[in-house]
Amino acid sequence: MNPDTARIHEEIVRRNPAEPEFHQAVAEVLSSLEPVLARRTDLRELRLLERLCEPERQVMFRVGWTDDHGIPQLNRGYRVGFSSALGPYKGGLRFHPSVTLGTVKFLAFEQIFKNALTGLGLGAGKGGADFDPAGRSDGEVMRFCQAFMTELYRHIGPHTDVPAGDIGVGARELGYLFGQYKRITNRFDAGTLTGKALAIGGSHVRTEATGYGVVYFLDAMLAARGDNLEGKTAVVSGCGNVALYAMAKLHDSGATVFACSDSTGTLHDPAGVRLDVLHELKATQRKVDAYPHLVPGARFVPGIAPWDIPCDIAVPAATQNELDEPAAITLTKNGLRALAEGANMPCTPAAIDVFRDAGIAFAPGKAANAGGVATSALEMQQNSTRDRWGFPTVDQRLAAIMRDIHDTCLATADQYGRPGDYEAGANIAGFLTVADAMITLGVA
Ligand SMILES: NC(=O)C1=CN([C@@H]2O[C@H](COP(=O)(O)OP(=O)(O)OC[C@H]3O[C@@H](n4cnc5c(N)ncnc54)[C@H](O)[C@@H]3O)[C@@H](O)[C@H]2O)C=CC1
Ligand SMILES: O=C(O)CCC(=O)C(=O)O
Repeated sequence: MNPDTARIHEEIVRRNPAEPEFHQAVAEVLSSLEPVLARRTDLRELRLLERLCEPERQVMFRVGWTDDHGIPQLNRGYRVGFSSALGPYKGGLRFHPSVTLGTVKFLAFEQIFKNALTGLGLGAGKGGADFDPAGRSDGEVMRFCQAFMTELYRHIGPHTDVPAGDIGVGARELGYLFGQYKRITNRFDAGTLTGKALAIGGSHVRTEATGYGVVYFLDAMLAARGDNLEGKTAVVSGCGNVALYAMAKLHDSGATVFACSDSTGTLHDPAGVRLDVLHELKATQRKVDAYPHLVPGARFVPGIAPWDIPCDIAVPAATQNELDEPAAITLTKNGLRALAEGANMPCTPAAIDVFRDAGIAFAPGKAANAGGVATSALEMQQNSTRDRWGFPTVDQRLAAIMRDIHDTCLATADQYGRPGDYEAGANIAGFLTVADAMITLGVA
């Protein structure tokens, strides 16, 4: 970082203590914006970066609920509205015991640039709670969601803030959340939440969108290098929403996925991971470690990530900072050609440096995983016109949006003297869109 951006970063660290993930996300963006700031002195005069790095609003609230044994439970809920320069706050809710204000802030900050890249008029927000859904009954999850929405409802709405899912929050949780929202407000405002089940105003392809979108982006990135996915070997981390549908689309594109993981370890299937078995395990609430009982030749190794397994393509799709410098060095030595971040900020800054130095095609999450939020915007469009588009229509729009994001990142990186650097391209293109909107709206 140059002295000017380093000063801004120091001030952000001082004002937001004990939020290392937020500091990391801001540092990454600030360093890539230096070529822009050198050209656009007006942005410095308006203190635009400082304004952009300060959330417009942050809500923290108590969530009290009762478990199946009648024991009162207590959690903390969050919703951060980071920027509404382009539209209503938009971004998911994460239910995981690790969630803190700093986690939610880093995710909402990343969402600013991602949502701008979609070109679909979306502001940026994120939320969640330190609730652990693991081992909880359906009734407990429902009561937790109802208690969470009993406070959240007053802060959201189709023109204000539109939450969706993230880790630990899928169509089931969104259904319970929307049910409580509808009960309290007396309004069937379907556009208040996205990622809903089809029966209550969800969109085709939203479930698959993030994972599919990652692979559409990978495809475009490889095509820009005269390459494609056919016959490639791949390794994916995670085994949730993003990972499962990234694996499915990799498979449809002619690649073979040899490994995936969950928070307890890595599954390696030398014959190629079988998605039907993974879906069966998920449906019966069994974990990935049961896979080798169903598929001979596969093995599950507890406690390790999948990055030691040689592959052409890697897709980290579990959580932040899951792929560090030693893992990046191993992947590179083993012949990695391209990596697309399915998760938000899964690679540490040192890992990204390794990929950049080795000339590996690297797609940052805020570009590669934007297909989820883009399809949420398509869900909002369908909700506001009370329409339902078919699966192929939404899928084609998603593919076109991902190609556009790819081309924008590549062209912007080139324009600012960083050819082939998708991270710089994504940060600069997203930033300029939001900065110009902030200036148009007037300093506030
Ligand atoms: N669901 C969506 O539409 C989008 C999700 N993302 C990001 O993708 C990532 C995965 O999200 P989802 O698939 O939706 O969640 P999910 O809850 O469906 O799956 C999460 C997966 O990651 C694993 N995991 C979670 N915490 C972990 C940890 N600390 N260490 C190792 N593994 C861990 C879990 O075992 C699970 O397999 C997150 O970073 C999320 O922010 C990004 C864009 C959109
Ligand atoms: O669909 C959405 O609104 C949010 C998706 C999300 O949370 C993300 O892009 O990280």
